[in-house]
Amino acid sequence: MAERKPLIAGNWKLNNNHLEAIALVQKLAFSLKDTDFDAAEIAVLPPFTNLRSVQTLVDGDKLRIVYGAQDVSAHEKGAYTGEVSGPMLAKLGCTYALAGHSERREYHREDDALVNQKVKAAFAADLTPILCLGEGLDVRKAGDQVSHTLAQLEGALKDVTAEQAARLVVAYEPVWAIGTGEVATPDDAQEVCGALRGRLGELYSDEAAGTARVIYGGSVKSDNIAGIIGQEDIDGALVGGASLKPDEFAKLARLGRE
Ligand SMILES: O=C[C@H](O)COP(=O)(O)O
Repeated sequence: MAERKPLIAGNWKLNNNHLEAIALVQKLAFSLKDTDFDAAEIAVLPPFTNLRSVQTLVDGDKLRIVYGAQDVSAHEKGAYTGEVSGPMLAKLGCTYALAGHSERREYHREDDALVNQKVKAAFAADLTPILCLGEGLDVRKAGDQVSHTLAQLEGALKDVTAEQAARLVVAYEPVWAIGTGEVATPDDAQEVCGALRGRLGELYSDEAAGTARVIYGGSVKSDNIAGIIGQEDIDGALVGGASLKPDEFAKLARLGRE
């Protein structure tokens, strides 16, 4: 089995202007001072308007965190008002771009076909997409969470190559767990994350499935991350609310080991 470095990614969502972003990253850098950066990769995903400020801070202070965007356009350039392209994000030093977050799917009607275009646009710009998927409460209650998320995975990976799949991050985020305080049990999270990795193996190769990272998101906090990250097929967390609190996010970055 390949060694996979855990990823702890903080999705700030629609929070913080660029001045607040600078303050938050500075506080986070302080909170992270005793952190083993070899144990986990630590990423922040601020709003687009903050990326240049975060880049300046990360480069200037040689911070050992990486950053990315919460979305990426399916288009590279042209008459697409309001869009931000993969090459623009790459030029700002982004490592990651989310694709298909459930809030984009719900409030902006993004479907698997569009998410697929965004995943490919991210790869084309040498960004690593964090492909978000997960079931709503009705699907969970019906017991269809595995088939639902596998269908989302296949739809989002159409025409994605094995080489690209090996670099992918898949974030399993059950919608009912996002922002609710109702974290999935480690077993429930592992059930879906294991199935996702298994399907990557079927679609591509054991090698690709062994290097792709599958992470969990939904009400992750420092007091529940250890159980989640202890699962065989879970390689980290996509964190929302807790990523806005520097001390708490730093504890998460240490994988709750203190
Ligand atoms: O992208 C992050 C997720 O939506 C999780 O958000 P949360 O940690 O606030 O539940």
